[in-house]
This record gives sequence, C-alpha cells and structure tokens, in this order.
Amino acid sequence: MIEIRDFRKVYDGLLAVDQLSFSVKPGEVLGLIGPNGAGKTTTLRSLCGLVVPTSGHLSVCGYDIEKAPIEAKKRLCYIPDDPPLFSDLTVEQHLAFTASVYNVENATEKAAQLLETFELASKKTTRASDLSRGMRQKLAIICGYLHEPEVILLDEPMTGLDPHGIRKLKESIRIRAEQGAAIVISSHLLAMVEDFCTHVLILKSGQQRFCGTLDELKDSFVSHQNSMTLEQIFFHATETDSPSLVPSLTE
Ligand SMILES: Nc1ncnc2c1ncn2[C@@H]1O[C@H](COP(=O)(O)OP(=O)(O)OP(=O)(O)O)[C@@H](O)[C@H]1O
Repeated sequence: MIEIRDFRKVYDGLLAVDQLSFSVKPGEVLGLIGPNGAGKTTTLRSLCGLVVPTSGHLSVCGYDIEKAPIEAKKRLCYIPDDPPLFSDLTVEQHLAFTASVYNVENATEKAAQLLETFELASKKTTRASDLSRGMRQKLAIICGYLHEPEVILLDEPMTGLDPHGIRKLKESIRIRAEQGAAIVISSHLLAMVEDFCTHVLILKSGQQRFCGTLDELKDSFVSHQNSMTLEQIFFHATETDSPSLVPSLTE
C-alpha cells in the first residue's frame, strides 16, 4: 500500500533523509519517530508529492507519486502538523470543496457523520479563521477522511486536540486500519505510539535506525532480561551515532 525504496532527500546541500526504505501494508499503523530534524516531515511530504525526492521510489497503492501523482493522491490524505485551511471558508464550505475535488459520493451524509464524530457540527457555518487551534485540526482531519483514503499520513495529529478529540482520533485511526487503510503517524508522543501503532520506524538525522513491529523492537532491546519501554528504546537508539548499535529488521 505504501512503498518507499532508497529514498533520499537533499535540501541545498543538507542531507535530510538518506536511503530510507520501508513499506506499510493495509491494516498497519506505522509510528514514525525521531528527534527534531530527523526527516519525518520530509518523508511524509515526499510521500504525498509536496517534496520532490532527490532519488528513490515512493508509491501509494502501486502508483508512483512522481509518475502517477493524480492516481496516488486520489488514494491518500495528508494532515500536516499545522494544516493550511482557507481562512474565509466556513467548515461546511471546506467540506463541500473537498467533496467536489475528490468526487465524493454521498458527501453530505459522510460529512455530517464526521462532523458529529469530531464534535464540530455546531461550527458548520463558522469560518476557519474563527476556529480554535484544535477545531482547525479537527476540520483538517475531517476533510482528509471525507474521501475515505486508503493511505493516511498524519504529522503530529494530536497537536491542539483536547482529550475527547484525541480519543476520537485514536478510535478513528483504529477503525480505518481495521477497514484496511495503511497509516503513518509521525509523533513525539511515544506513549501514544506504543499504545496503538503496530509498527515503529526510528529515524535519526535522516538515517533509519530501526523498522519493525513493536514486539520485534522490544525483543531487540532487552535490558537485564527486562523489556524496555519505547521511551527507553528511543533514547538508546537516538543518543548514539553508530547505526550498527541498533538492529534494523528490514535489512
Ligand atoms: N524546505 C526545506 N529547506 C531546507 N531544509 C529543510 C527544509 N525542510 C526541512 N529541512 C531540513 O531537513 C531536515 C529534516 O527536517 P524535517 O522537517 O523533515 O524533520 P522532522 O523530523 O519532521 O522534525 P520535527 O520533529 O522538528 O518536526 C532538517 O535539518 C530541516 O532543517
């Protein structure tokens, strides 16, 4: 569903991501974790065609994002950490616009259901500029979900959400994964990643330090016969410069 092979991105001489390869299958939820500047957003933005890779192959549902961008984009949604909305459009105008761009069938019913789920129905006629930070995040999520994407890319999706919103988002991610979506979540909230991601990819300075299931990760890092928490593993994997100290199950 998501395939990345030998992805490399260099910005004006700065190597942001180096030889990254991984895949996410239907039903899998990959937690993309790493320190600031590790290359997480660059990877997500490249997967959805917003950043042009320096080299490598990135595909969504079998469509290469560079060679068949329309087919790939039809099947994905990307929710950035600070979603750009149209300030002067209301909530319902955003949904109508999104529905028309993606040719969504039964858009009115789907939009009403999503607005209900994310407790935004009372703000239907409010302009985006007049929404709170968390409400803007919810609107971006609803717009992203409206065309029922097979691939969902979320960059720090919990930012600004209240505990109800976080619970709803987690539930929605679980349900969409059960329905067969392939999901990538970039986050610094390690407890959240540990809670419901099926797989983890640890990036440091653009290098892949580990990619595998949570169980494989924990089996690889055992301290004095005790399994380590994801937080302990994160520090172990990102505080050393030697890639060989951290096994990669994809190699
Ligand atoms: N448009 C750009 N032009 C130049 N350099 C960039 C650009 N975008 C990102 N970078 C650089 O690429 C590297 C990776 O950035 P990226 O935003 O992908 O990291 P990140 O893992 O998402 O970080 P964070 O956790 O802080 O969001 C950083 O060194 C960053 O400064």
